[in-house]
Amino acid sequence: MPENKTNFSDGRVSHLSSQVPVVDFSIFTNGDPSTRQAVANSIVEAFRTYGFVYLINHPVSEASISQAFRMSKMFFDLPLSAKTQAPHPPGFAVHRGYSHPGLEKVTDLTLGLDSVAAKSLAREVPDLKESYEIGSDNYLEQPNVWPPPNMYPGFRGFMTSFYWILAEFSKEILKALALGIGLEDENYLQKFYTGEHNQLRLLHYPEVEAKVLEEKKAVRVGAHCDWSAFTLLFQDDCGGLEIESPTEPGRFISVDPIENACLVNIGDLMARWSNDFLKSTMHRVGPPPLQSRYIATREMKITMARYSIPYFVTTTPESVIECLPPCVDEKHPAKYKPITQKEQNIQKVSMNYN
Ligand SMILES: O=C(O)CCC(=O)C(=O)O
Ligand SMILES: [Fe+2]
Repeated sequence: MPENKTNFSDGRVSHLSSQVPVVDFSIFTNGDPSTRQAVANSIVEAFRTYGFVYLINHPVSEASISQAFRMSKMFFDLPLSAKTQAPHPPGFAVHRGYSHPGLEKVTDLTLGLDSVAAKSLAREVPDLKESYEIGSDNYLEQPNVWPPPNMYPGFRGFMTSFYWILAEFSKEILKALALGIGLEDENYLQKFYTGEHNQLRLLHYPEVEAKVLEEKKAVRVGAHCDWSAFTLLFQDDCGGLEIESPTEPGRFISVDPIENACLVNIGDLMARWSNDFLKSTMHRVGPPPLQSRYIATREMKITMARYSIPYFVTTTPESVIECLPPCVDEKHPAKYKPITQKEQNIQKVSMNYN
């Protein structure tokens, strides 16, 4: 963490390197009811303006974050013939296992859900990434696809425990959301949540000639909104994440990585649930802004590899997502019909795969 920071009693930390508000989550975890309410308000305010907040001093230990990045790198360092022994099943019904570069294309759904043009347009510029998706072993409709144990000992055990560490942390964030939205019962949102339906994603953006990203021949991840309730994101120090500006639609602003911090963003499910009180913001991954993240050879400039770990948090599939009472009044009538999480998921996920 940079030295140059100021702490406020509502958890906010002024931070010079990022426009996205930084909130000290330990003040929520350990605070009395009025302090917890103040921190929850700060988090929700950030979600209303930016759709994103950086949480520092959260309960996920530095050791487990480092271990997750180490193990992710070791997985992606395996030869392709090994990684494809844990393949993502064809189609979009099951979203687990290894996807090689170019297989998944994240799509800007604002182009229109059923638009064939949107689907083909989105595929003209490929995503330069490979990914590995993990869920709960108890979610039988989405069976995990683990690498053979002798190929990568310890991977399954660690990733399973990391999944559940993040699932527990997410419960605390649900409490903060409930308080910040104005629900009287801080456990209200948790009634729709077991932790079994989240998704842990390991992402690797390989080194690539800088020109490819700069001339937009390919992107690391194209502009999109997440379909989750919210997403936790851990990133290495490469940089390149950009979010749509809250004041100038269509312009993207860079979000600098903060070591060990957890970036949290609202997804489409929570935006809908909150009647758009909270914002699901478009984001993408482009070229890193810092010149130190490039390697210059005699022939070309290369963008260094990037690793990130998003964790998509969602409710149980049968949860009925109906605009939450504090988010609906005369001035803000409900914009959305009730929908189950499962129905919403099917709509969204069918856009991302061929
Ligand atoms: O790699 C990142 O930092 C962002 C990834 C992302 O937005 C996603 O997987 O939904
Ligand atoms: Fe995303």
